[in-house]
Amino acid sequence: MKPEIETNLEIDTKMHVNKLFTLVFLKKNKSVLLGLKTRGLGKGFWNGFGGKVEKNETVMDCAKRELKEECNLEAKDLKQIGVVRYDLLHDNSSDVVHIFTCTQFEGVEKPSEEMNPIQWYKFRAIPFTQMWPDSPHWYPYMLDEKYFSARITYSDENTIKGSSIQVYNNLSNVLKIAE
Ligand SMILES: Nc1nc2c([nH]c(=O)n2[C@H]2C[C@H](O)[C@@H](COP(=O)(O)OP(=O)(O)OP(=O)(O)O)O2)c(=O)[nH]1
Repeated sequence: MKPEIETNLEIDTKMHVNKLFTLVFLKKNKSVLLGLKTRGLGKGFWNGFGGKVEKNETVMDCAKRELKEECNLEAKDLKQIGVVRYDLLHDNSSDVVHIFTCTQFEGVEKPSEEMNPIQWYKFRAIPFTQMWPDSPHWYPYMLDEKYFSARITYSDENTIKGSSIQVYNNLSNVLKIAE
């Protein structure tokens, strides 16, 4: 199964994948835990928890580590659900973000230097106006636990030039976009 959900990508760039990132979404009672980023990339936006994959670290290890660092929780059932590839025309580079969901976790949630405050948001009340502009394109699949890949082209830091999203019935096809 490979239905194309949304395509509006004007250019098919073959840009070098620059950096690998992770992003984790904890779920409870039809709500998702988000944090307000206090610094760096995405400062002032609500987001899941994650960061750069370090040398000699798997994306899964990175997802666990960043979750613990940023909200003090330990993931028990991380599920890799999607990949978002960002083609950044203004930077002539691509970032790839591996998306995880998690429903079992341990510890006491706590804000961190990088994510403060943190807050549970109902699925129907996600604060999209205070998030990366591409979030509404793919959050519905992540919230619905659908395997997906998304390719988003930005022409500058705030402007989406095109997007393409596909859903799958397993993970292996999802990962091809990250190659
Ligand atoms: N690179 C990139 N990351 C994005 C985008 N949208 C988005 O949600 N993210 C996520 C992925 C990561 O979880 C996070 C960026 O990672 P980061 O810069 O905070 O990485 P880090 O924690 O390792 O950084 P540091 O501040 O500790 O040095 O934002 C995007 O357009 N580009």
